[in-house]
Amino acid sequence: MTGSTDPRSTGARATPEWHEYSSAERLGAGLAEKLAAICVDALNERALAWLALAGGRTPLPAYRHLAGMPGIDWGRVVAVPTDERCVPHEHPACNLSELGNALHDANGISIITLTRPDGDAEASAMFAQRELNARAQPFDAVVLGMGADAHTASLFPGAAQLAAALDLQTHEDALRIDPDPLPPEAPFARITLTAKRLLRTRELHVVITGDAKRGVLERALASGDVHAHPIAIVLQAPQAHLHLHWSP
Ligand SMILES: O=C1O[C@H](COP(=O)(O)O)[C@@H](O)[C@H](O)[C@H]1O
Repeated sequence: MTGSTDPRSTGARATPEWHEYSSAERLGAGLAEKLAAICVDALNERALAWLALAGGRTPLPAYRHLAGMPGIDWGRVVAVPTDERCVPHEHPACNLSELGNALHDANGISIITLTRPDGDAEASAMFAQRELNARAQPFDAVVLGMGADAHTASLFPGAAQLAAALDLQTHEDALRIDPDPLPPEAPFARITLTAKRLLRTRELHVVITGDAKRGVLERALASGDVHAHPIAIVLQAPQAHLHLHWSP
C-alpha cells in the first residue's frame, strides 16, 4: 500500500510518502524498482547515477533485487555507503563486503569506500572527505536505515561529534563518529556522511521493518528533534522526495 500524509506541505519540511509492504522481500522489490527508475532517469540525463546506500541488514534484499534489474548501465553507476565502521576491510564487521555481495550482479558498478584498508579512523575520515569532495554533485538517491535508538547512517544520539555531523552549515561531507555508548554488537568508531551531505539528494528512501522501529520513526518525525532522534533529519530536505518504506 502506498500513502501520503499531506501531499504538498507548507514550510521547509519534507513531506513523507509511506510505502507499506506485506514482507521484507516485497519491500526489497518495491524499493529496488524505485532505485532502478531513478538510475535510469539519471543516466538518461547525466553521465553518472550517484547513490548513497545504507549499511545494515534491512536494505540488502533491495540491493540484490536492484542488481538483477535489466536496462541499467552499471558502468555509469557510482555508490557510496552512508557510513562505515572503522575496521580493516577484511574484518567481518566491515559493511563493504555485504554491500559488494548484495550488488554482485550489478556488473561494473563502482563502490566508493569511506575507510582506509586498515580501518584507521582519523586517516579514514580524511580519506572519506577527499572522496566525497571530489564528487560534489547531489545524490540521485540516498537510502537510509535506522537503528532502534533512532540513529541513521552513523548519526548516533549522544555521540560527541553528533552536533558537528548534524550542522547544516558545515563544509564537511564525512566525519568520524564515536557512538557513546559503543553498540556491543559493533563496538567501533565510524565514518558517517554528514546530514548536510546526505540531504543533498533528489530522493530519500528510509527503510525499516517491524512495529518497534515504525513506532520509533513515527515518534522521531513527530518530534523533529534531530539531536534526540537523528533520523528526523530527513524532514529537513524539502527539495527531496521523501519515501518511507516499511514492512512487518
Ligand atoms: O548501525 C547501523 O544500523 C543501521 C540500521 O541497520 P539495520 O541492520 O537494522 O537495517 C544502518 O542503517 C546503518 O547504516 C548502520 O551503520
